[in-house]
Amino acid sequence: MSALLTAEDVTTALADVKDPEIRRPITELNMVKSVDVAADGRVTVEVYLTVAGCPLRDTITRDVSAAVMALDGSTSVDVVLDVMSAEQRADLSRQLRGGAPEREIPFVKPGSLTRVYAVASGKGGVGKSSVTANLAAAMAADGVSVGLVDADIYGHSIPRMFGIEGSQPTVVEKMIMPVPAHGVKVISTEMFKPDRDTPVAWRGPMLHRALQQFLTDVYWGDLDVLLLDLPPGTGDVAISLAQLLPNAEILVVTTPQLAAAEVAERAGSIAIQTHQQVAGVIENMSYLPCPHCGDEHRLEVFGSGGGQRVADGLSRRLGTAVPLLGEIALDTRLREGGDAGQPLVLTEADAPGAQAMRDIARRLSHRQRGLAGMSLSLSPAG
Ligand SMILES: Nc1ncnc2c1ncn2[C@@H]1O[C@H](COP(=O)(O)OP(=O)(O)OP(=O)(O)O)[C@@H](O)[C@H]1O
Repeated sequence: MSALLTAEDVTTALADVKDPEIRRPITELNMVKSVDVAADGRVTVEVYLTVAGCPLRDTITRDVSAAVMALDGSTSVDVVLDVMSAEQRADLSRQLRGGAPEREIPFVKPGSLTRVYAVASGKGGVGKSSVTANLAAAMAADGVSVGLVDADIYGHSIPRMFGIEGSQPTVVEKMIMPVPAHGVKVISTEMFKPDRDTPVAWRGPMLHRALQQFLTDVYWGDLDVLLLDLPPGTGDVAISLAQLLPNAEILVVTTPQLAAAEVAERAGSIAIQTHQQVAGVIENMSYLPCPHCGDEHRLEVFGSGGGQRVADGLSRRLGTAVPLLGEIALDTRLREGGDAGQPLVLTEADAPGAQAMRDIARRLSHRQRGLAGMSLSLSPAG
């Protein structure tokens, strides 16, 4: 019965529509400008976009329309888009920061419950970015709130692996909204280059600033897990990261090859200098499941034992047990999925490599976060 539908009913329904980037109800973010319900059930909703040319305007229009059309009594819906004023954006930015001052890293604040993992490798090309992307997608599919920083400044491949190449984040009053993809909030250096083909030639201080900006100026919201894809080797980024996020735990990705393992062990042992913890080692490209007999018969294309060797070596050097978290099979579908923006854990969840990554993702997201670098707010007993 159209006569019964009121503007309040519509506003209540709009409380279920979330801004796709900020992931909070549009009503709470003061994005609903007006609601009008005509006697014949025609509904007009005016919505404020945070910025003109918002890349997700179609998604917002669709979600608002769907919420209104699901109501008894609505006969049609017209979504009219407007853009917030500078003052409204400043209010929103203040609201999102929850009153916290600018330039603060939320993940190092005492009481932060976000587990931070920096994914490192010794050599390039061992699949560090592929593994990071799949771990993030697997966590998100499990309902974990996950953010991903592509800090691989020179070889940023995360946007391609998530199908968001060329996407630009929305910026609201100096606050950067991560780009959502497969349920993961993604920020990459690629998004800040003037054009995609320009190589990034940033040196130490620039890199440090970029990383700092990803941590202070991006609106991450409440994250369970933050993953950072580091460049290969032990470089400026790893050192900067340790300064900015001393509580980040390191994940080392290597291949079974012993030569790669030596380099990976060196990359992991940076944790000794930076007083960070190593959460574990992941061996990628471990084996090729035999095309004839399946996963039981493993062809060891790149040798064997590298991952365990790195885990044992780091355990010795650090004096704490560093586990081998899993062995990921070679799978051409992993590469194809990476090129097509579709992580293997989502498209072929039962493939041996996908299963291994889903297990590792579960293990990492359910772990208690490490205490390294965390203020325990304790004072010594008298
Ligand atoms: N388990 C796997 N099976 C098949 N192909 C894989 C596997 N892991 C990674 N690859 C492929 O290997 C190549 C290198 O992977 P990726 O870019 O993830 O490595 P990386 O260590 O992040 O490299 P870099 O840090 O040098 O950019 C990619 O083409 C990727 O699709």
